[in-house]
Amino acid sequence: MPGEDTAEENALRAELAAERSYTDVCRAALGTADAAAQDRVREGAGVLTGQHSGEAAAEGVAGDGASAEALGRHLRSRAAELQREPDGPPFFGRLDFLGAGPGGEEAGEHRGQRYYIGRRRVSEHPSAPPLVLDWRAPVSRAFYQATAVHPQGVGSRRRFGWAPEGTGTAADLTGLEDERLADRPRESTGEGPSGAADGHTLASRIVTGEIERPRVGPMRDIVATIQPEQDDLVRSGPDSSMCVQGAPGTGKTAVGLHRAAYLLYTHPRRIERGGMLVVGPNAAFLGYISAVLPALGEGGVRQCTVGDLLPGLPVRAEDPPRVVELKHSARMAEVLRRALHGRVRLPDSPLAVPDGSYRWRLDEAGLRALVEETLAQRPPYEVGRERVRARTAALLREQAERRAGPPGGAWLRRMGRTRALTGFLDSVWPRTKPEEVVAGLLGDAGALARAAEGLLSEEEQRALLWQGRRPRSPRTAHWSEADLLLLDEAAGLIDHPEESFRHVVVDEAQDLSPMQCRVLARRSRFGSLTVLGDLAQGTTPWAARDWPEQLAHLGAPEAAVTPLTTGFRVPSELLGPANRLLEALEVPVPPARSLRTGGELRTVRVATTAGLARVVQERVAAALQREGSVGVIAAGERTAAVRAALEAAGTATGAPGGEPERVAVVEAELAKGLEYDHVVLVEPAELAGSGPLGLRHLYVALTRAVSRLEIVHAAGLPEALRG
Ligand SMILES: Nc1ncnc2c1ncn2[C@@H]1O[C@H](COP(=O)(O)OP(=O)(O)OP(=O)(O)O)[C@@H](O)[C@H]1O
Repeated sequence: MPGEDTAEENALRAELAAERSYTDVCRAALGTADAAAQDRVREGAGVLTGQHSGEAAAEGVAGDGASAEALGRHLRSRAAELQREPDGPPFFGRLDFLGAGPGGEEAGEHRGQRYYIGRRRVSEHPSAPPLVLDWRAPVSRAFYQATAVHPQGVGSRRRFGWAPEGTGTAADLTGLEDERLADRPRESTGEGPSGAADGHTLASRIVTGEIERPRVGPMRDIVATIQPEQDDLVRSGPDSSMCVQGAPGTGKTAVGLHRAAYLLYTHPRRIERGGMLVVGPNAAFLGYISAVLPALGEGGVRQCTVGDLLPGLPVRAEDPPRVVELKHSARMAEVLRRALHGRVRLPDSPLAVPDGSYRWRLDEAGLRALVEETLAQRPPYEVGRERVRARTAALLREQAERRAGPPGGAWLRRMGRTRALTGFLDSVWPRTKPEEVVAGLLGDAGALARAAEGLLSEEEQRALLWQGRRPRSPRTAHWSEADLLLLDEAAGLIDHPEESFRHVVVDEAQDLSPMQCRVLARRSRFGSLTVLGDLAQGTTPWAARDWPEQLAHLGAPEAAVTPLTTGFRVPSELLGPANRLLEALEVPVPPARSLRTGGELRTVRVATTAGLARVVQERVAAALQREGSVGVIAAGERTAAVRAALEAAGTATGAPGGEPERVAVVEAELAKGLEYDHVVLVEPAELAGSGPLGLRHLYVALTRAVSRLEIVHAAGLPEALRG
């Protein structure tokens, strides 16, 4: 009854009412801004088609057709983005800086100010003071970092609770929570917000609620609840590369994506969207994360696998596993380099270059020295060729100078292009293509032996050589998937790739082979990397054993490695088996710990293997009675039977990664990076027994559950899961 409300409740109600009004103001401003953007597009389009300003505009006010077209494209894509941007709460936090008085001096220019913080800036018009600040603006940092010990001039921090399925209208604002940072006794409150003793327990209901919110569909952004150690990583500068070694569920992927959004906002000129690349392990994973950047207002960032960057030749051959491994090894890069540079022939005769009626002569020794010196510099092959051309022309110039004084630049250019000089180049430093280099190696035992001496054993060389499928010409070769890596490497040795990114975020980086790392290193030569991974989750035959070596392959040997150990996914009750298994994996990473409790772990014994699918189906049916997503994880060969049993019982199932179905059946190999509220892990012995990497797959599978993990088995349980 209203009459019985306490003063505190009344005050809260009044605050909520005020914040709802502010929500209305922000939404109105957002509506105006969007309408204005649409208008600009219409006007821009009108200008471009000549509708608005007559003849002159037919040419385009932007000067020429090409830039007018670019302007039009820009305007259209901006408007499309605004339209795409999902409705959502206009803000999630508020900072009240201290005024005059104790602590106020720390607030600096923000003294006495109040700021709302949201996913994007909101203002009535571009030059009006913002109603809401972008979470990436410098002052927003205090929202994530201020603590009672270091309040940074913040008097109080407010967090807002919004209806999860709402669209961010005033009615969707359901709660708020204040933390007073200034008037707490500083000695007694420890580091973390809300008086957490070690920064790893959360007293904020809103933060806890957000972290524990059931997961359905694709990954969400975490802007409202980024933790201080994550924020440090998100906001580190664009110039240096960094590596995050994080236990499962510690937010590596989230950090990487938010960092991408942060860099695009903070350094828009340096890192345009086209200059940002996000690399993930497979299509399912990319589907799962694809909505995060657009939700943060950053559409149009390329998100792909390493394979997507490779030459687009059809794959028509398959290599045995040993050969695949060999082709992924770093040694192949050196073999290819030698093969390529092995094409260079030292000059064995003098060169005569006709110049009108005169002939210049260059002696063999001078030419030889020049080619040898260039080779020793190990330049990209094409660069080397041009260097030899320029230096040969320079020798001609020296002669001309002695004879008739300094010749002009035009003469020098002409001499550099004479048929005689180009013919000389073609004989000592012939042009070549990646296909020619790789085919010349895999199709010729002698050439391979020369390039591989001391690097590959005879037996390895035999394994690499094409047997029976030797093509007539490189163009008709049947390439395997791993050959595409060799082709890309060869292309990179010939010339720097055209495609180049200013920043590359690499997720699950522990799984990349040296040759895959080099694909990324070549494309980020002038940029920096955010490398995310977990050595314990390495499940490829070439998975990294330590970070320094992997970072060297990625071209970022100087990157600092920062660990994240606080998990936001797996509750502590479910971490036991995973951490026991971790010990058996023998990787140099600390065990995960969790910020969350309340997990449920259950083991279900089935009498016979034949009965597994039916029990799984029952467990899934039970899981569906509760909120959230369900992931059934099994060895690849078992998934078909499980899926069939579920479908037979009328349960629709999806493939992993952001599909609309609530139940996904996931092969263990594809489970990496994904998460489900309820995981049914089927016959773990089959995962554990699937080769030397089996235990790693099991580790990944065990760490996918947000709330509940059920282990269904007929065979004996692997050691770590017993007891
Ligand atoms: N600060 C946070 N606030 C709320 N949720 C968070 C936060 N950090 C991470 N999460 C959530 O925790 C879950 C795990 O995060 P994420 O997938 O980024 O971890 P990861 O380290 O990449 O895991 P894995 O190693 O298994 O791939 C996600 O649902 C993510 O949204």
